[in-house]
Amino acid sequence: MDEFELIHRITPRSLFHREIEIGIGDDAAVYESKKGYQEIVCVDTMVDGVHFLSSHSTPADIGYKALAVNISDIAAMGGIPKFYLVSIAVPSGWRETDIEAMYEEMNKLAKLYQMDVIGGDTVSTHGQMVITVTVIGEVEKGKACLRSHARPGDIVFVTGELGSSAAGLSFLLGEQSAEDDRLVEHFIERHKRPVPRVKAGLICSRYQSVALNDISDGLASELNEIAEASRVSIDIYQDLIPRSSDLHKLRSEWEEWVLFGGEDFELVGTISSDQWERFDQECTSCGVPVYKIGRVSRSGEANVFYYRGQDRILLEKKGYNHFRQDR
Ligand SMILES: Nc1ncnc2c1ncn2[C@@H]1O[C@H](COP(=O)(O)OP(=O)(O)OP(=O)(O)O)[C@@H](O)[C@H]1O
Ligand SMILES: Cc1ncc(C[n+]2csc(CCOP(=O)(O)O)c2C)c(N)n1
Ligand SMILES: [Mg+2]
Ligand SMILES: [Mg+2]
Ligand SMILES: [Mg+2]
Repeated sequence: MDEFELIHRITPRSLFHREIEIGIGDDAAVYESKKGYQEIVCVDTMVDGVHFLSSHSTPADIGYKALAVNISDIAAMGGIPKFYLVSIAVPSGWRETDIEAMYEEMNKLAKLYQMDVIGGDTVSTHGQMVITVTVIGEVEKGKACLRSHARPGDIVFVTGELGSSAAGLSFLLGEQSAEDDRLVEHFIERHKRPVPRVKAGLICSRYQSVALNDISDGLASELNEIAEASRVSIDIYQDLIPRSSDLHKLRSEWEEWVLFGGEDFELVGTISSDQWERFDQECTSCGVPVYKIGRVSRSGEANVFYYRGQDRILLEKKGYNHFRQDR
């Protein structure tokens, strides 16, 4: 594999965004930013053995997810993704065709959002595959959906079903088995191919003071982040949280997946109750599934309470934590 030849191959022949003065091909990318908008930048890394298993995921799967999770962070700000940069550390066992397959899949996903790759980095490693993607997006000035926007009385909502990604992972890790192949496929697909909620995020940005977070570490963790940033307490209700109707058939502790599993890459947020109905209707008419799961109760302490029937349980900020595996 030749580094420079590889870069040449992954360089796009055409671009969606004309404001790019230079993308791949110089020391850094240069582009014009748009008046009246703010830039949004995020980066997330994925490591073989930690975020994926190269024995169970194809290079295409890995590329897809590395880009999708970053697009999800832009969506969680209410932004539109525009550009991305990809840094890869490639182990000796990887072939050039693997890298190409990875880029091809990222390209396909990027095309859906008219995003351009504008740079990156390529190195070899004696360790595991590492892929780091940076995504740059934009949001109308002052419209970003910050975690600090939750206010007492707001409605708490999520988009789409929770817990399915964690269920899929448990199949991949061999912790779980099921007779029905279609069921297994569904959950594994949810784990390997999360669909970032860009449209939902954009709708949120058009309403006043929506708080948003994307679900990477788990609902409990993300809600605690909103509670902390807004200094409010939040109540959510078990029977309102959307999940696959098959989830409970897989494991009696399915609730663990829903609350702490993570990697659903759905959005969780808060919106004032007077805007809720209009928001709910707009989401529905745009094909975005949105569910009310609770309320912001009061300001002061940052607690998240989970109501299961008559029980009220304090939801701790536990979930996926790279340095503390307490699950
Ligand atoms: N090594 C680092 N150096 C500087 N800032 C960091 C570093 N790691 C994280 N951050 C910043 O800390 C904040 C929280 O990061 P985190 O990775 O938890 O984001 P997230 O989107 O909530 O989670 P996830 O990584 O699970 O998607 C972000 O503002 C991020 O940019
Ligand atoms: C092989 C394997 N083992 C465990 C997991 C679960 N996992 C890894 S990172 C993460 C949180 C988000 O990551 P980050 O906080 O780094 O963005 C989760 C839930 C996985 N995907 N693959
Ligand atoms: Mg992160
Ligand atoms: Mg995030
Ligand atoms: Mg993230």
